[in-house]
Amino acid sequence: PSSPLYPVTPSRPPSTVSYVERARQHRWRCSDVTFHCSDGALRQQWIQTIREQLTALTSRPKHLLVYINPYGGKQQGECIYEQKVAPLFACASISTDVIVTEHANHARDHLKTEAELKKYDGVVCVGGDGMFSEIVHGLVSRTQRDNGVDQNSPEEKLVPCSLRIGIIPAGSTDCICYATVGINDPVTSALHVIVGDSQPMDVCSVHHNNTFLRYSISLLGYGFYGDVLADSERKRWMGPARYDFSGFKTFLTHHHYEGAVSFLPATDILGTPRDKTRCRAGPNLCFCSIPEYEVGWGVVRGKFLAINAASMSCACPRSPMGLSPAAHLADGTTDLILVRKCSRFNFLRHLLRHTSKDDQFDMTFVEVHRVRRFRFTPRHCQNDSELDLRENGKQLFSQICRDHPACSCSPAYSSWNCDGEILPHAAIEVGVHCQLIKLFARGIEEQPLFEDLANPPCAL
Ligand SMILES: Nc1ncnc2c1ncn2[C@@H]1O[C@H](COP(=O)(O)OP(=O)(O)OP(=O)(O)O)[C@@H](O)[C@H]1O
Repeated sequence: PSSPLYPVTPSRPPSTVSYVERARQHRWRCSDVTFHCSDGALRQQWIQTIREQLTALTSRPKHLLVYINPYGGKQQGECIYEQKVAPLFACASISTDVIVTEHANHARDHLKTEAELKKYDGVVCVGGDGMFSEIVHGLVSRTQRDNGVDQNSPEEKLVPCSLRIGIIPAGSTDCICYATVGINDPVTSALHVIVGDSQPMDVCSVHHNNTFLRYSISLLGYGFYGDVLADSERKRWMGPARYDFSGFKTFLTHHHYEGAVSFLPATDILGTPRDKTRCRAGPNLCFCSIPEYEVGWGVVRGKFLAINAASMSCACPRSPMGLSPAAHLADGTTDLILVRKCSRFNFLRHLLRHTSKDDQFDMTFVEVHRVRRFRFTPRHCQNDSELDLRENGKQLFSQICRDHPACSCSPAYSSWNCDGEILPHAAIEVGVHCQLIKLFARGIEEQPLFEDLANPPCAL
């Protein structure tokens, strides 16, 4: 307020209360309100009461373990944390132990083995989706080990992680942050940590022949998205432009892959991928249901341009609706999107729909299923011979085809793109683990008509 509540007495310093204020496009900001009070005892009483009220909020973290990737995105991780986040944590009386990573998988391995997790109320990563994936792998693996759960068994029920994860976006794409907060803004994310938000999230486990490969949180893609990633990895020297280049090249090569996809459908109670509703903050369809009855496995065989499993919408600034607009963050399912072999023109129509509001599944060559588990077996991979083929170098021919857009012969295998990492096997088994992790987030909030009335401010 421009005028003080009480006359200012020079011997009585003003008191400032910081609070969260909503700004446009899901952004949160920290604002201050200053009180002046001539009565010292009354002032002290106010301060004490506010402190007590805040301490009583048990959902708010008090001690955090922070990992910073100094090389993520534009290499601004340390600077973003020091300038934008650390002052807010200090203001909210949150103490931190900060580790600046020295190499890839540093955070994952530290969490898996050394980190004294009992000391903390949460883990925060400053970086992009790759860094978040490291934290998830470290935390999930540690939790299973501590509870004696064997990660190599695809049927094993995994134990949920008790610590929440905060993401301070400092990467190149920040898809997970965008999907769980609505924007990739470090201050907004820091404020979600401070107020102690909690957003559960599903995690997919990926196995090959009873061997654990990786966890996936957002997208598993074979065919188009696998080929784009594999090609872009070979062109790291091009910088971020490599994704556009490899995307265009992969589109021109137009390779299809033969195989069988078998899947365990989720029951209708969970909605369908073609619903008009979106996963949003507050009460919605995003809950873990226990299937009332087992539905049988379905099988689809054929030639596919792309096989995608989206465990969240995968919305990002480039694709505001995402790969599966109605996917939920925490309902124990993934949306399996099968794009059958079609003309280049039709595939382009399908890809362009990711950037518009039109139904991207309303095409004869696209089918989509909401599933709890699925398996993929490439046609030429009977009894695991695919690995041997690779190792024997017999894929040289495939590689030559892959690198030449004009070649009309498709290689036998693509690669799985698992949240931006290439998997070493084409034949995989995937299971969704409902609400295995929790984030310091609350999902994307609907923008209310009368913001102030709908969302009262919240003190730091
Ligand atoms: N100190 C480090 N040196 C090299 N690589 C690191 C280091 N710390 C983490 N990494 C690795 O860097 C990779 C990329 O990091 P990160 O996800 O933070 O940024 P990005 O790739 O630019 O963003 P995005 O994943 O959102 O596209 C991660 O897979 C992580 O394992």
